[in-house]
Amino acid sequence: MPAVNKICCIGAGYVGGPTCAVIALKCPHIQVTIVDINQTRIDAWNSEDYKLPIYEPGLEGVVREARGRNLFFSTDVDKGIQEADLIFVSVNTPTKKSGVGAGFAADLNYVELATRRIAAVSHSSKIVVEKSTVPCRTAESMRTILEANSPAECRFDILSNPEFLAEGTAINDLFAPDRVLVGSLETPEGKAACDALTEIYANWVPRERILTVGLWSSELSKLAANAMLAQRISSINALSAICEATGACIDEVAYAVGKDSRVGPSFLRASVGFGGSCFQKDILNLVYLSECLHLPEVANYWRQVVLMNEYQKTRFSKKVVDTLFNTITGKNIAVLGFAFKADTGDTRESAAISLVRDFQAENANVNIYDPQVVHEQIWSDLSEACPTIPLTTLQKRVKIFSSALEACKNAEAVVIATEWREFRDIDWNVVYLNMKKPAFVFDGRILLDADKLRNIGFKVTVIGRGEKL
Ligand SMILES: NC(=O)c1ccc[n+]([C@@H]2O[C@H](COP(=O)([O-])OP(=O)(O)OC[C@H]3O[C@@H](n4cnc5c(N)ncnc54)[C@H](O)[C@@H]3O)[C@@H](O)[C@H]2O)c1
Ligand SMILES: O=c1ccn([C@@H]2O[C@H](COP(=O)(O)OP(=O)(O)O[C@H]3O[C@H](CO)[C@@H](O)[C@H](O)[C@H]3O)[C@@H](O)[C@H]2O)c(=O)[nH]1
Repeated sequence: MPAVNKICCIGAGYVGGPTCAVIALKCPHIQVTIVDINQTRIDAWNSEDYKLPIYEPGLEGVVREARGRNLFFSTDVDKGIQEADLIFVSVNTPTKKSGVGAGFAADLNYVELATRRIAAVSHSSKIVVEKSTVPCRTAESMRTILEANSPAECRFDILSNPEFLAEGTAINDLFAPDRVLVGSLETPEGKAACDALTEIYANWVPRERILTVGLWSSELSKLAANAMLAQRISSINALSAICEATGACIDEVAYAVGKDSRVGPSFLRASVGFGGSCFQKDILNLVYLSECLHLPEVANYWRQVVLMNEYQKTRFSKKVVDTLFNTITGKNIAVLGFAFKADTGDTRESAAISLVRDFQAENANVNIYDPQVVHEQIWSDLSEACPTIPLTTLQKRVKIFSSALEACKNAEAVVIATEWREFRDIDWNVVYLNMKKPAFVFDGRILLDADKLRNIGFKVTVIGRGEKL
């Protein structure tokens, strides 16, 4: 297999953009072109003032160094495909909204369209790499489509190379990954393709961290990794409910449990519920796969992780209502944070959306502040979450502010929905002075110094801690 000189990445989203920008940075000898059908997104990647389409610490520096040198963004998908020796398919794979498997199965339409495009326009052989998270054996469907639709002189070798970056830490994760996983067929051609991709990563990733496995194991490992991470959060969140009922403290329990080296301390932070575009989608995908394989007990096991997450979100919003004397109708609730986690502007499946939807069902007024999420995104998320409320009504009941202090003014309660550090550092004395009394704080992220707030006069409820009103 000759060395790879030109890479094309189909999909300039949260994964394709940062991943291939880092490949370009670390491999100046390779030309990397990231293509997308979304003109607005590509324009943003190319913008002169580096107003990139996604917020990710460190990303701008990477793009500044590589763009125009060996990193290019374009909507010319066909040209990108034709020129490349290796193509990453990094398109979205959302949960299906209708048809067979609706609500569970991954919608593979974008993967299929991208694959068909590769087959339709290619004039030479290529390595095609599944970067998107896909159900087990998707590579086989891709190979069938490519072989059935391309000229005889073109050969396609399919690899699976799932991405494990987390939003907010994507650049660090890409610079120093725990592991890079490459799945290939056991054939000589499959192994040669695997070697070619390994050589690219070996430009900056230590070889012992580049794991090579079979295609199907690689595809399944991605779903398994996310399912097991989410399972830890649901486990700790289930325990947080017991803590609240007994007076135990979930951060102490997590600390004690995590000190066992067999368990480890990561991903044991109780919260108002996990969000993000991946965990729920990928577990539902695993549930669907298990059902299709006639493994209902396995499906139910994983489904419970998502159900526990739903329970945690509902339990939290109910706690707000219960604590505010069983009604929040007409009351002002400040929601601090709208992103699904700190250090990202991404709101997909954010717990904040569920909270605001629940508060709307109780006819409360909601004041939202998030340092990164753009206002149009908030309106679009809330319109989708509250389909029975017209946008004009929603905009009377929900206000978006440009600072936490403003959002908290005249509020009866403040809810911490995202763990942005700046919420810890705001002047809580000023917040208290400007709020209605009694002034309530609900910390859904175990972020604030609860004792300090209580000394100021707040009534504080922290997820996973027994009541100390
Ligand atoms: N977001 C994450 O943190 C993350 C991490 C690991 C893996 N993943 C997986 O990576 C994949 C991509 O996720 P994402 O968050 O980057 O999605 P995204 O929605 O941000 O980006 C996908 C992009 O693909 C483009 N696209 C779709 N079809 C296309 C086509 N035929 N031709 C050209 N462009 C096309 C879309 O316009 C979009 O810009 C998903 O399978 C996801 O599960 C995501
Ligand atoms: O102890 C924890 C850790 C995380 N979370 C929440 O879990 C969600 C997901 O967080 P995180 O995993 O850090 O972010 P993602 O960007 O969704 O990354 C996950 O999903 C990606 C997409 O598949 C994978 O590549 C990553 O490895 C995997 O961590 C967020 O709402 C977090 O607030 C908790 O509530 N408690």
